[in-house]
Amino acid sequence: MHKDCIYLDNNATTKVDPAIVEAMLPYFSDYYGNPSSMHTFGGQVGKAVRLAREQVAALLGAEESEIIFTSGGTEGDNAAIRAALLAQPQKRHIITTQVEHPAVLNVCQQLETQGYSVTYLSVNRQGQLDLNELEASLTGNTALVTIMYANNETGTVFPIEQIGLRVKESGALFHVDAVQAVGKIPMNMKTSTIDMLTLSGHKMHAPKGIGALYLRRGVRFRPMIIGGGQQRGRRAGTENVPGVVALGKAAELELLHLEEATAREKQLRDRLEQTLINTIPNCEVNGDPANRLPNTTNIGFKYIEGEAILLHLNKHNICASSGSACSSGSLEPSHVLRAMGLPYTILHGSIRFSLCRYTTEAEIDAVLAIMPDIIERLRALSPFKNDNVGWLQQQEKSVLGVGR
Ligand SMILES: Cc1ncc(COP(=O)(O)O)c(C=O)c1O
Repeated sequence: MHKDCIYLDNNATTKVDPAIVEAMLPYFSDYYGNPSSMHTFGGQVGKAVRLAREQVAALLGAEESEIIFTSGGTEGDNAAIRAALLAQPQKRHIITTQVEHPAVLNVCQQLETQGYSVTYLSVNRQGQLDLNELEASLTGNTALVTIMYANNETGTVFPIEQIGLRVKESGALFHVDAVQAVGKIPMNMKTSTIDMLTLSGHKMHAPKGIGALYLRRGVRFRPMIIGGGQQRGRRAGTENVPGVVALGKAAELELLHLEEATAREKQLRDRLEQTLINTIPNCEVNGDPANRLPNTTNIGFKYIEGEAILLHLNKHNICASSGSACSSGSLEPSHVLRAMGLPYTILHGSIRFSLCRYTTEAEIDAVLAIMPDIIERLRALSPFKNDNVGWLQQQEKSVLGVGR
């Protein structure tokens, strides 16, 4: 892909900010000491790690001692879930949702084979949870509730603090995968009900392979990775210093830009979304229009395949993504859209545009200029048109019957 592509796939990963590259570079070559070493050379590096911890803590409204550096979102989710269970061995029940990232869902599925019972809360057509279902599922045996802040595919934001109040009443621990929300929604752990929170650097203009886990002071924790006792024994292994420095700088920049960048992204996103919906027939927005990340839109274009749209966009150097389970190389419709009960015709034709602070008006104009033509051409070739509605309805019944 040419470096000048129009990149609207920022929920998948983001460009590393040049200021972040600059901040981390000296820690490969000039300051390469081990942050745990006694000598001054290592001490300078230790200082940089401490500064990064302060910067990440500031973004979350947390204390420095509550930040554990990890290798990213997947490790944060795994570590939080396992730590919560190890700390309460007598409790054997977990609550999560049907629309979590595989970094949570696959851990929960594995835990089911190890004697835990897991409740997967359902969502409605807009991707929202029913808090009564949550309340009814909480028992004295519930060790952990792990729920994402915002959905990576639709951008739907869950009412995390309302959920947290219910979780606290039950005595369970509350973990939140906030990989998509940090930097887009203001966070303040001092007034929050969250016990543990996962974030990932590469969703906020830091490099891939670095992240952090927030662990509320006083919450019992059993580390997943043990060894040299780094990070107060909570995550062993010499820190990825350039990555840690980058994450700190990224946190500083996110805090600095949060208000103005998210307002701008929302305005661009709304223009993209509204214009597409108003000019292209038979399409609709997937997700909760009222509670959504400011940078994300997921739109279902009926009667065509999302992958075909992406290939056409790709020819014009435009990057977006579809709801298929691409990581597994399959073209199965997304588990998130299926859980929302979307009809077959929308499930397969949904694509996601996700913006960032670098997205420009001109880039949105370029997408708007090309989309109606792409959709019209694909619909002209589509076998799934109005004359096939009976067949489609049958498919919808079978997909929804099996998939929910
Ligand atoms: C909601 C969510 N959780 C977890 C992850 C995993 O993060 P990482 O790629 O840093 O392991 C992602 C990444 O796509 C995500 O969107």
